[in-house]
This record gives sequence, structure tokens and C-alpha cells, in this order.
Amino acid sequence: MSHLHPLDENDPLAAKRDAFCLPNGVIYLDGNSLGVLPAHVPERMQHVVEKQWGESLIRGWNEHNWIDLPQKVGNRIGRLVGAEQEAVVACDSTTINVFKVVSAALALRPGRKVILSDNGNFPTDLYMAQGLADLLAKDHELRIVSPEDVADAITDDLAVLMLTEVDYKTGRRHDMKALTEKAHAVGALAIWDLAHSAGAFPVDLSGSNADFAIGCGYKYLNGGPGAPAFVYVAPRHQNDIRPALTGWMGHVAPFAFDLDYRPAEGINRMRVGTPPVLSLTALDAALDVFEDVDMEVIRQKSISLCEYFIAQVEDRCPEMELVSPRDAEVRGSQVSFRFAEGYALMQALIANGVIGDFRAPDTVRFGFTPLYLSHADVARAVDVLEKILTTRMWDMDEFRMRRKVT
Ligand SMILES: Cc1ncc(COP(=O)(O)O)c(C=O)c1O
Ligand SMILES: Nc1c(O)cccc1C(=O)C[C@H](N)C(=O)O
Repeated sequence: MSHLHPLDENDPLAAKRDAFCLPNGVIYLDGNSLGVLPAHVPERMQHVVEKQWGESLIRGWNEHNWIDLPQKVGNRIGRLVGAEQEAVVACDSTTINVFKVVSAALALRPGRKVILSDNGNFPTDLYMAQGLADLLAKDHELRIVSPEDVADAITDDLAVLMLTEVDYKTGRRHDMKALTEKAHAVGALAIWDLAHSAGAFPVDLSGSNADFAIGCGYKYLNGGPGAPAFVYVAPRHQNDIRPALTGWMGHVAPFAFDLDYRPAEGINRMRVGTPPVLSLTALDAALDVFEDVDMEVIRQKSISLCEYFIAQVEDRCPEMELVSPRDAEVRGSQVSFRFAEGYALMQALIANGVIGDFRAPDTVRFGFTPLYLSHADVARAVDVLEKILTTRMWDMDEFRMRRKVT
């Protein structure tokens, strides 16, 4: 008979685990890359496929309000990231949304040419900014500094500060409010990528005075592989921006079929083409899990899980070197360690039921999702890690040679 782990006593989120489909024998520490399937999503999908698509056909756009799904889902995400009503839409990918917000922000600061980011940002954000700078006649500069130098690099030639709040590799978390304030003080605008924040801990976009934000639907929001992303525009900017991607779904009257583009009111002008109804349905259903949850409760449990993991690994696995900040205040909901043979180590962990991931050259990364993880899971994961290290199981050819894409 199994005993409750002492740190799991009085866990207010314990019952949430049953809301997810976790494969038997798997301890899933990768919800920061792809979230787990919420148990009720397949039934909702089946209903929308068979009843709505199957029976309503084209009438579904009106009968089931498919056309408004981006705003509906956007508002639900907005609640989790501290956005105002009607300030978020769920659409496209994070990468495409980066393009939209950087181009919109640059147009709001016409005389300025510099985009500031850091080398901890996820590469797609940097690539999109580089591509945009090229498109704008090579007139703009993407300036990249170290995360710890960002604050000092905010100078009065900046047009835009573009950062990811939580570093995908190290879990280090920027101070969104303080850096946004600093950017505003020099007349720049602030864009935040919340890929590793939304659904992981409370975010306060409105209270931080952020100008723009984007983020993923498939990580902590559990919307499924390739789920629609989201985009936030502060209400004060919404009617001043002229989108670079001027698609018909961002037109003020898409079904008037005018020959000239006129932007929709408010956040809707960030929409581009036809919404992916099935993907939005999965994301919409997945968000039900958050309906009765206080993000502050998620945060407290996340800190506890991460701290317990760090303490156990450092105590029992001295070969592992902590990469993430030790201070929970400046860390998201993931913990990374360095190990020279990290790739083989992660392969051995996965083969033994502990799923995390590896980021080159030597970082193993573990995401903690309080909705479906317990301290008992963390203890078991460290048991497996310790065994793999003490037996040098990672050194087997089978783990060293295996190729994977993620
Ligand atoms: C911070 C960040 N931004 C963007 C992305 C990627 O966005 P997309 O879903 O467009 O591939 C990721 C992860 O893939 C990410 O970690
Ligand atoms: N988006 C991904 C994908 O399509 C395949 C594999 C992994 C991903 C990821 O989400 C990577 C992730 N953003 C990261 O933090 O590394």
C-alpha cells in the first residue's frame, strides 16, 4: 500500500490529476514543451467533429459561433495572464504573432531603429525580428545582449524591448514590470513572450503596463500539439496599430468582401485568416481545467515542487550542476541541470519512464506542472535519476546513439 508523501498532504490541487490522461508508469516533466491531454478533450472534439462539422456543415460558422472562437478563447487565456477583456485573441503560431507585434510596435515608434533582446530568448523570436529588420530595408538593428545586461542596455535609441519572460533553457525569469517601466522611461515599447509563463504562474500584463505579448497554447495551457497561440495588445494601442499582416479576418467587415483593407476594431485586427476550429476547440476545452483554479495556488505548488527537486538532486546526484536560478522569485516553473552527457542521460531517463528534455550542448530540462504532478512523482523521478547515475546506465550505446528531434 502506498503512503501519501508528507509534502502532498493538504495539496489543494491533488484532485486535478484525474482531469488529465497520464500514461501509466510515466512521470511527465515536460509540460513546458507539450502539455498533457486533459481527459475531457477527446469527447468535446468528437462532439464538434461529428455534431457541429458533421451535421451543421457551413452553417456551423453561425450556429456554433465558430467565427468568434479566437476572441472567446483569447478572453479565457487573457484571464490567466492578467489582460483586460478583449485584449487577447487566440490565433496563428507564436512565431507569426511575434512578427505581428514587432512590426506593429516598430510602426508606433517611427524615428527609432533598435530592437533590444537577449541571448536567452527563444531563437524563433530573434529570427523573426531579424527577418523583419531585413524586410524593412535593413534599416533596423536587432541588438542582443546577455539577460543580466538587459536593464543597462535600455537606452533612448530603442524602439522596442522584446523579451521572453522565462528563459526556455535555464528557467530564469525577467522582472516584467520593472523592465517594462524602464523601457517606457526611454520612450520604447515592451513586447513579452509568455510561452513559458501562461498557465504556469500568475502573470499581470495589465498591472505591468506591457504593450504587447504573445505566447503558446500547447505548453502549460495543454491545448495539444501545434495548438493556436495567442496575442495581446494593450487597449491603449489597439486602434492605433495598422497590422502588417492584413488578412480578411482582421478586416472590419470580412463578409463585405471590399477590395480595400480596413482594420477591424480593437484586438480583432490581429486576426489574419480563417480560424482553425478543431484546434481552437481542443484549446478551449483544455482551458476548462483552469476555471476553478487560483493561479497563485498553482504558483505555490510549483515553487514547492521545484525546490524539492533541486534539494533532492543536489543531495543525491552530485554530478549534476544546477543551471536554473536557485531563488524561486527569479525562476519560472522549470529546473535545468548541466551534465556533460546530458543527451544520453535524458534518453536513459525517458527509457525509464521519466520524461524531460535535453537542450544542447549539455542541459537537461524538467518542467513542473502542478495540476498533475505531486511531490511523490518528484521523489520517484529522483530515484530513477540517481539509479541511472550510480549505475552509469547513460553510458550504454543504446542511449548515446539514439537520435531524436526535440
Ligand atoms: C519562448 C518561445 N517562443 C516561441 C516558441 C515557438 O513558437 P511556435 O509555436 O511558433 O513554434 C517557443 C517554443 O517552441 C518558445 O519557447
Ligand atoms: N514547439 C516545439 C515543437 O514543435 C517540437 C518540439 C519542441 C517544441 C518546443 O516547444 C520547444 C520549446 N519551445 C522549448 O522551450 O524548447
